Amino acid sequence: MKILITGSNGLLGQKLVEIFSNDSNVDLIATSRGGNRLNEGNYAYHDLDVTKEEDVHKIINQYSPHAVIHTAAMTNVDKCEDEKDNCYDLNVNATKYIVEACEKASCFLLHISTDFIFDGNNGPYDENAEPNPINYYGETKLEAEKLVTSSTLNWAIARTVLVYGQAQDMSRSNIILWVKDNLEKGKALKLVTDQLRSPTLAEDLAQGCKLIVEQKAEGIFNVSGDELLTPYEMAIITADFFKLDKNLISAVDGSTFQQRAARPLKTGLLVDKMKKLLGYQPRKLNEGISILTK
Ligand SMILES: NC(=O)C1=CN([C@@H]2O[C@H](COP(=O)(O)OP(=O)(O)OC[C@H]3O[C@@H](n4cnc5c(N)ncnc54)[C@H](OP(=O)(O)O)[C@@H]3O)[C@@H](O)[C@H]2O)C=CC1
Ligand SMILES: Cc1cn([C@H]2C[C@H](O)[C@@H](COP(=O)(O)OP(=O)(O)O[C@H]3O[C@@H](C)C(=O)[C@@H](O)[C@H]3O)O2)c(=O)[nH]c1=O
Repeated sequence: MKILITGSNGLLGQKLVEIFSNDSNVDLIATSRGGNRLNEGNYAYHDLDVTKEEDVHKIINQYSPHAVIHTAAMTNVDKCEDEKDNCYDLNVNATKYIVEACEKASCFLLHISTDFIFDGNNGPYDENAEPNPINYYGETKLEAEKLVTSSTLNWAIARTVLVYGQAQDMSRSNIILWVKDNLEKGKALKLVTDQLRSPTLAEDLAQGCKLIVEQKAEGIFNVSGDELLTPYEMAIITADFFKLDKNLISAVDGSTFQQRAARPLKTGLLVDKMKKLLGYQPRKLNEGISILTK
């Protein structure tokens, strides 16, 4: 099976390259903006800026993959509020180009989406929950989903939550690494207790994507961790695991902790469908953290 990945330099992208380049049944084409930040391996790399419509059509036509996994996005939620045009161009327009190129090449599309399409009033959510985004990042990711679901493609959407993990030359950190690095420097941290998430190990998300693509399973799938935790609880678990000073962590809530973009309070995704249909089995946070150090 020939698979093309967008955003292969990213946290999920790098794990997808790792998992598929070790699979002898897969002919992998990794693409991302700029040079390849991963080590060479059993895959081809192509520089592809997905906001360039012509390049998207050229590359997908050239390789005509059986499946495309579209991970590239503007993932800095706060930056999306301040750079709406860039955010729309990358999260919506680029998805349109990917959808249209995949329709021409008749390839299966797995599009990666987020819990931030929900308002967080009554999470955790299953695949049938009503979206209602409360920040611009979430709005663009919902619009991108609609481009996929209204296409003529055989498509799947994998929604995920608060992805954590260690990757090479990362363009952004994630909550577990951020807590670990700051506690190791002796820095005091304030973590909220009024948000609920189902944190997702990047390797588990990649495995879930593999299960969907291998079976060309169609529809919306929640692919996240299956533990509901607050960011405060995640920080405590991280401190305990690495034997760092928990006294540096203080519990706060939305009344004293503000971010540029509004965050949905109670999200988290229910993963029963992935478990039942595709045998998906995510790791608990403690187990997930233990592989970061390898
Ligand atoms: N991280 C999370 O907590 C969550 C992520 N998601 C979704 O998962 C997907 C992957 O997220 P994640 O791996 O964490 O994100 P990252 O930000 O780690 O990776 C995104 C990748 O896309 C690349 N990229 C940016 N602009 C372009 C472009 N114009 N053309 C091609 N590539 C580009 C980035 O390149 P560069 O490295 O050079 O910036 C980066 O490597 C996204 O669709 C995101 O919305 C959903 C829920 C949670
Ligand atoms: C930085 C910081 C975060 N937090 C909490 C609030 C926040 O919701 C949570 C996660 O931190 P961040 O703001 O870095 O992560 P955030 O930008 O909310 O992560 C989001 O990324 C996008 C791509 C997604 O799709 C979402 O699923 C989600 O993972 O941790 C604190 O409590 N204290 C802090 O100092």
